[in-house]
Amino acid sequence: MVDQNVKDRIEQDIKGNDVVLYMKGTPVFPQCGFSAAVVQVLSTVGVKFKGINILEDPGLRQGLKDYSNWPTFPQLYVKGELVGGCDIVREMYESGELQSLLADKGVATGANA
Ligand SMILES: N[C@@H](CCC(=O)N[C@@H](CS)C(=O)NCC(=O)O)C(=O)O
Repeated sequence: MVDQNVKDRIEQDIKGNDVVLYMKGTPVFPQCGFSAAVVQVLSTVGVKFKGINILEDPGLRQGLKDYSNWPTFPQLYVKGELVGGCDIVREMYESGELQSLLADKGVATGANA
């Protein structure tokens, strides 16, 4: 059961921003290697994203696990949908699937971002 206020905040963020990364630390100063790896992938792809530091908010940290039924961070959302964590994002990047997903969803990358 996700607290309604937390749920509203999550939905505001993931629906109001094309790409959102819930992570430990910030994009400039990640505080976990898994989060740092996803920041690195997103930077390489050249996509703009909103990074949200769950270490600053225990309610959000737990709420996200319940909201998406996903127990760990980072969590990457594109156009309101959970894509996955570090392993999935890395695999999708290496296979080109991440780039295709972003293109299919109309999210600008590279020089167009
Ligand atoms: N295999 C995971 C690795 C991420 C992971 O294991 N994260 C842990 C440690 S940073 C986590 O978020 N644990 C729950 C928590 O800290 O609330 C992935 O692909 O994202």
